[in-house]
Amino acid sequence: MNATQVLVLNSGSSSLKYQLLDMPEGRRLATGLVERIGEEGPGRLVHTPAEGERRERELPLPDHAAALRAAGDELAADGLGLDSPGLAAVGHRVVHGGRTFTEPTVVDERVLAEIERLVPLAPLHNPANLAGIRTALAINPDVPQVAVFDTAFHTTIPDHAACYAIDAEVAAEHRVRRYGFHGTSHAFVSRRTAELLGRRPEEVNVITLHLGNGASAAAVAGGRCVDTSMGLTPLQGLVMGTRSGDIDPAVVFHLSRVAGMSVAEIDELLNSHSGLRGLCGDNDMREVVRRMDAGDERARLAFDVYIHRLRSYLGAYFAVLGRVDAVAFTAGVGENATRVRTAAVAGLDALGLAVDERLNTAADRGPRLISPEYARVAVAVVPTDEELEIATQAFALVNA
Ligand SMILES: Nc1ncnc2c1ncn2[C@@H]1O[C@H](COP(=O)(O)OP(=O)(O)O)[C@@H](O)[C@H]1O
Ligand SMILES: CC(=O)OP(=O)(O)O
Ligand SMILES: [Mg+2]
Repeated sequence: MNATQVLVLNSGSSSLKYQLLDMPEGRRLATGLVERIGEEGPGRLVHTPAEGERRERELPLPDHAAALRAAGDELAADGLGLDSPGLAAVGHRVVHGGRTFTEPTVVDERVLAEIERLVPLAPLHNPANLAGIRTALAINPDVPQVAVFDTAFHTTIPDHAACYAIDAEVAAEHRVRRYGFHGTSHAFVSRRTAELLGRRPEEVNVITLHLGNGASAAAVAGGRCVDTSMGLTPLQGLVMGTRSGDIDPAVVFHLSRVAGMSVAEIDELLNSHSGLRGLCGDNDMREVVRRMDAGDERARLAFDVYIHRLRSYLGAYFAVLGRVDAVAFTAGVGENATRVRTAAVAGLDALGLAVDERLNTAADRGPRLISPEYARVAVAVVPTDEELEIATQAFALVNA
């Protein structure tokens, strides 16, 4: 039988999302989420097969290897194990590929070493991605492991947008520059947005707003990324669930000198206790909006700071692109938070932006326009699907 299945692994700092897809149709055979990896107390696994009951259990999860083995067991129970002859490839989301990896890549020793070398640039993400690859290889060394890099789509960003204005030698020696992340999503969504407009990707300029727990914006000109809001690490740019996004770098010196905080403590502050959570205590946009509507001032401020930053990037990318055909909202917040979309473009008629509230609040799920007929710039909601995109790229590579 022809191997047509691709298992996609998306390892986060404390979670593992996985999907088994049958290609090239992209039909989902099973999806799962393993949470609370390496944290105190038991971890949790939820496995949903395409046919049959969803299964949920608690289990010890000391590390990512344990999480992947547990996921493998669930798949095996459905006859879909990592050693199944139907498996054509395992596709891995790898967050940091530096400037080395511009395309999906079959993993070998050299690739593993390079991902390892990039660990200092993505300390939360790359070790988890490596653990996923190594464990999958240990379970089945014969199936190709394909790494799909968050940074790959951003390697087209020109130097004038990617270079920080710091000492050039220091920057070069330590590889300090803007890399950008969520590239698989920005690529997928910008292409789908062109489709929605009935045009080819080469013909359109799109601003994609990936607003999930992590959040980033990208300026995409004719299918090529020319700027993005994340930088050396996924900390820069927009206000996120728990990350600060842009701050004056002197905040770090100030906290070190005046508050006596260590680098590790400031790192933790900016990555985990900032953003919406830092401003109001909640990192979930649903909760922020609910509290704001109930008159909570801290939640109101958190929402307003989030929106102000988003609008600043939106305006900046109009200047970067010169001509904008569409703005696309995606990921958990972008796809669901109607209030965020309304506030993001409110009063921007001069830029050709407007939202039709009837379309904005309609219960549709698929890619759709939410701007009124007359608007010069299309505003769209385009659900992202990083797993499908990774499976598509991995399947194409192993069949090439
Ligand atoms: N109906 C909703 N309204 C507002 N925000 C939502 C809604 N549903 C999900 N979200 C937001 O989406 C976020 C998760 O987005 P997601 O893209 O899944 O993030 P990640 O991949 O980074 O985990 C949640 O933190 C939540 O704030
Ligand atoms: C790179 C990044 O921020 O990823 P996530 O949004 O999954 O945390
Ligand atoms: Mg995500």
